[in-house]
Formats: sequence, structure tokens, C-alpha cells
Amino acid sequence: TIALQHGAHRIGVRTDADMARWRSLRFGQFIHWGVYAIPGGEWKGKTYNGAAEWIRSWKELPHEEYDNLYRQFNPVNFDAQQWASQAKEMGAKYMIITTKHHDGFCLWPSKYSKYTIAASPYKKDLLGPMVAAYNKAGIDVYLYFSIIDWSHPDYRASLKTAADSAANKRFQVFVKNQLAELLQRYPTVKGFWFDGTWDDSWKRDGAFTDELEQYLQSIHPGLVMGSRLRADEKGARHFDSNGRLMGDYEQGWERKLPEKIEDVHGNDWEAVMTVPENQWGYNAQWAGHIKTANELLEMLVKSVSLNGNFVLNFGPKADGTFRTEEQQLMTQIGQWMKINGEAVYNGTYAGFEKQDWGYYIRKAGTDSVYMVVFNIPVSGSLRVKMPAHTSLVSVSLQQQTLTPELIGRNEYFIHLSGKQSDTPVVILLKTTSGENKEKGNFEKAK
Ligand SMILES: C[C@@H]1N[C@@H](C(=O)NCc2ccccc2)[C@H](O)[C@@H]1O
Repeated sequence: TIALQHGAHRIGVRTDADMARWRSLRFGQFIHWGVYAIPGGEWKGKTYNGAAEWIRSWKELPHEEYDNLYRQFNPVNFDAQQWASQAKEMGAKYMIITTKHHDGFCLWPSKYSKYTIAASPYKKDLLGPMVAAYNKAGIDVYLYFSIIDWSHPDYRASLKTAADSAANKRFQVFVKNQLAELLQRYPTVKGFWFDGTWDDSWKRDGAFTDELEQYLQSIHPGLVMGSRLRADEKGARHFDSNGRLMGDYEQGWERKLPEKIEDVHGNDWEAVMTVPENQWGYNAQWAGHIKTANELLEMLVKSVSLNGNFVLNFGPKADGTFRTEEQQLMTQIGQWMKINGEAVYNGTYAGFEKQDWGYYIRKAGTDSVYMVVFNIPVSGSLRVKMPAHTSLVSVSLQQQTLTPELIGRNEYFIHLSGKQSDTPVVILLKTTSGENKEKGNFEKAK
């Protein structure tokens, strides 16, 4: 291994209570909200085909015009209570809110910037009411913070001159001040979700990213922060130059999921996902494929089956309301979660051999294993191969007990009568493990 001062400081997952809590939540709601919701992907009759929250980078929209949009930002229909209750209805256990996206507009009245909600017609802090309402609904809040800040005069993507380096130093102080300010104003938040850390100016100063992470932990012990904040002193990101994960969980799964357990290397991880192909902020024209509730439930279940968290993104309109399609998704997902959430919350990798019908999820620390079925085979028979030294004690589908057919050594078919369902089917396996335990109920049958 390479001697590193600013690489990973921990080998393996975090084992403290704050991280265990993050791990137990499994399902989050991402919110991308800011002045980019005003154009909503369009400008003067033209449609921007990039991500709506990146519209400032579109040559058709002069920076001057974009940077004055805040004068129109007045979310009169914003209702934090309503936001929190619909998130609760969906079954989200945490929420990540964009405090400041790449454009630099702050949803809170930061004393370190003029480009904030305080300068808008709305004037009032948006984050405080959100944090209070979501926490009251039993939902933890994490703060998204973009290091890239297109509005700040000292932001540099790269450092070519001594003047650039001096500006970058001032910018680092600004970042540290804003982060401390957010923790001081919103002490119940559980962590940060950093973004916009790919520029050379950031990744070349691994020492600063290391000191910043340690500083934040020192003023708010237990904070959960993903791998995107950090670089090591050789510019390696997410994984240090010895291949060790930096930060508390792998944060690289943006609009993509791992396929198999080997892909996550025993680390905690989180996937963040959009409903359209690639829109985070509000975009009036939802073009291309819009994911359905069942598709999104499959991503959530697949993530948990591979020991990760899944965060679904929503982009509220400039007035503070959610588009109908997003409201309907929250309702539909919530209807399934209300009945089947026990298979998701506190879910972990089960250690069973993957089958085509869907995913296994183990309730953390127990012998209860859920089968979440997305693909009922034409035979109606779900194959279950028990891991070595693990026996099957009982099988149930809701309140109904099922009797599997033993088809081989510790291998079964679970026959689904009726066979069809338009939402995922959840079956609960009670198992026993270990050599010396008595055999499962069904093996005696032979
Ligand atoms: C969570 C999303 N991250 C922002 C983004 O720029 N993603 C594109 C991107 C993803 C990975 C490396 C560079 C750029 C998007 O605007 C969202 O905020």
C-alpha cells in the first residue's frame, strides 16, 4: 500500500449508532429545488435538452438573465407540512434537500452570501420549516451542498495562477463557513450530501477535503457524509490511492445501480435516481421514458437486496407545489410500502443465490428473509435454493401459510396459485441457520 496522509482513515463500514440508523432507513426522498425551477428547462420558447438545474450553462440563456431570476422566486404555495406528509405517505424515512446547487443560490438566508432566499420576494428561510416538518413526520433530513458555486467570484474550476490559488483559498473559507452555518442553524440534520467536487481545484487539495470532513465531524459528531466530498493527496476520489473507500458510504451510484453484491465491495452505499432519464430540478417538458411506480419499487428493492439505500428525486415547481405525476408516484409507491415496508426497512443482503423471480432481503440481524417477487414465472413455481447450513422453517404470504415442495437437497419450489399480480409480491421465509440446529420443517417430509 501507498503511504497516505489524506486517504481513508477507516477500514470497513462505520459501526456507530448514527450510521446504523442511516443504514436502517433504506428509502429516501431527494428534493432538487431552486431558481432553476422558474425556467423549468425552457427559455423564450426554446427547450433546453440538458438537465433543468444546469440550464445556466446553456448558451441560449445569458448568465446575467439567469442570475436575476431570484427576483422572481416567490414560492407562495410552498407548504412544508404538506411536503412532509406526502413524503411520509410515500414511505420515505429520510429526505435530502438542495441547500445550494451549482448555481450558488441559497435556500437559507446565509450571512456569507447575498445570493440567497433573503434577497428574493419570498424573503423567508425555506430550510427551517422543511427540517421541522420532516422531523415532526419522523423523517430524517440530510443537506445537499454543491461545492461548485457558479455565483461566487472566488470559485475556480482550475488553478492556473497565484491569483487563482489565492481566490481558491478564500473560497475554501467560504465553503467551511457556510457548512458550519448550516449545522448551527439546523442542528437536527443527520448529514451532508456533497456534490460538484469533480473540478481540479477541489480534487487537487485532498488535505483540505480531509480537514473539512474532520472539522464537520468535530462540530457535529455522528454526521453521515458520503464518498463524494473527499480526495486523497494524489487526487483520487471516492476510493483512495490504496482502493479504500473514503467517507461513510459509496456515493457514486447516480442514476445507476450495482448489479451484484460483489459490485459494492462490502461497503455501505446509496443510489440516487430520477423519474425521467436525467432531470433533477423541475422540467416542464418531461420527455423520454418516465419510470413507473413498479420500476422504481424494483430499484428500491434491488438496492436494499444489495445492502444499499435508494433515494428517489423530486423537482418541485417554482411556486412550491409538486407536479401531478410526482404526486401520483408518491401515492402509488406509498400504497405498496404501507403493506410491504417491513421487507424494505432494516433490510440487508440475505446471502441467498439470486433467482430470476426477484430479490431476497434479510431483516437485519434476524433469520427472517423476504422474497420480493417481480417476475412470476409461467410455471408459477418460485425456485428457492437455501444457503448451506440454513434450513427453511416456514413460508408465508401475508397471513397465508404456504407449503413449499422439496425438489432437491435444501431446494424448493414455492407454488403461487393465482399466479398474477400488478404489484410486487412479498413472501416471508423463516429460516434456521447453523450446523447443530434441528432441520427445517419441510425436510422431514422426505
Ligand atoms: C445529484 C445530481 N448531480 C448533479 C450533476 O451534475 N450530475 C452530473 C454529474 C455526475 C457525475 C459526475 C459529474 C457530473 C445533478 O445536477 C444533480 O444534482
